[in-house]
Amino acid sequence: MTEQRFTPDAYRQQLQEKTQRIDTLFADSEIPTPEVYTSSPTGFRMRAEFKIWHEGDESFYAMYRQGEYKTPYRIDDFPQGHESINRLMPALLTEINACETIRRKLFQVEFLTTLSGEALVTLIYHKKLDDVWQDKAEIIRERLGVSMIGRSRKQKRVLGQDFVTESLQVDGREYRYQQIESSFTQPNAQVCEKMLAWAVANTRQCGGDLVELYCGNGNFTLPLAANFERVMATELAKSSVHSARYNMQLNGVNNIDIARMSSEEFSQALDKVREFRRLKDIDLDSFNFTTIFVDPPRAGLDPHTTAITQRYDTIVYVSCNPETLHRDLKVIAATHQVEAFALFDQFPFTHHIECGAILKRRV
Ligand SMILES: C[S@@+](CC[C@H](N)C(=O)[O-])C[C@H]1O[C@@H](n2cnc3c(N)ncnc32)[C@H](O)[C@@H]1O
Repeated sequence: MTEQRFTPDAYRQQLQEKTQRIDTLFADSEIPTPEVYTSSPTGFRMRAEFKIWHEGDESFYAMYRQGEYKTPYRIDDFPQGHESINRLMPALLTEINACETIRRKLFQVEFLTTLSGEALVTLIYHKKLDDVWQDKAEIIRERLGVSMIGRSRKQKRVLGQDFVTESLQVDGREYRYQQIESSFTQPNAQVCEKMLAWAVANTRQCGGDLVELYCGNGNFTLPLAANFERVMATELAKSSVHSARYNMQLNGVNNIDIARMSSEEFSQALDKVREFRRLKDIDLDSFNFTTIFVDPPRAGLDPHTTAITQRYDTIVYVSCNPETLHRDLKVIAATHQVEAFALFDQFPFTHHIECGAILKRRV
């Protein structure tokens, strides 16, 4: 991979191709012209994951091309990665190649970094990690100034912390987020800031209370809470719920209730189909929900959750999969119209793009 590919011209061209694809996909839908939020052409990824390939006495970073899982190709630099990743890559590789205890049976390395300069490195092995490994790893982690995790089957050794704390600027305020290793976080922090600002700007006049599904670590929840009296947020992954609660405290935001539930379970709770002990301290009837915010995984919304969204005056739908967004908007269009549509280039130089839609109930 060379710097050549990541020029501003190449960036503009790949983005143009994506916006054209979105125009074509949504040609049969009533959507306004999308606002397009760009990324930097290099240094945009806060996370990266590489295989470690061993050849004789030398080990190097490698990746597989899609569909070719036998022979990986060597990676010497990673222009997409944040500067911390690019600084750490050669330094860590030198350490790996210099120490057989660290190198042997190492098959994957993951980097998680922040705009604020923190880094967490995860080393994944096909061997049991012992105290000798830990002593060697501790020396390396101190030299590199990072936290480090060693993983193997049923084993996790944490040197330092198993999270980083990211700082994002939204609407003139700084929000700090715990981001746990192996939990979901948005990969492109600068584009994430643009998504957060867009969601905040488009819900400023909503009033009342917000219900949010798929809240992750509270990424959108925290800045959106400033626009509402109260927020009810739900998320399936335990570690993300834990971080979302931690992040509320870290940022002094206290008008949010968070419950660990799937969107399917939360629908049942709203309809009083089932009672949930996880909601025993939360009175759902006391909320005055005007607005729903959803940011589902690639599969999009299940039919019942889609129907739930249609109960509210404003729907904010953020999606990492235009195909499922297109499918779900077809259904929601019966009751709501798209007032704003945005493209966020979270994943430059891949065919992926993040979309956001603001829908208002038809009058
Ligand atoms: C695209 S991420 C968005 C997270 C968050 N909004 C953010 O910006 O970081 C989708 C989230 O949905 C969660 N999730 C996946 N399936 C779910 C389900 N059936 N019900 C609730 N949450 C789910 C995942 O754990 C993940 O945190």
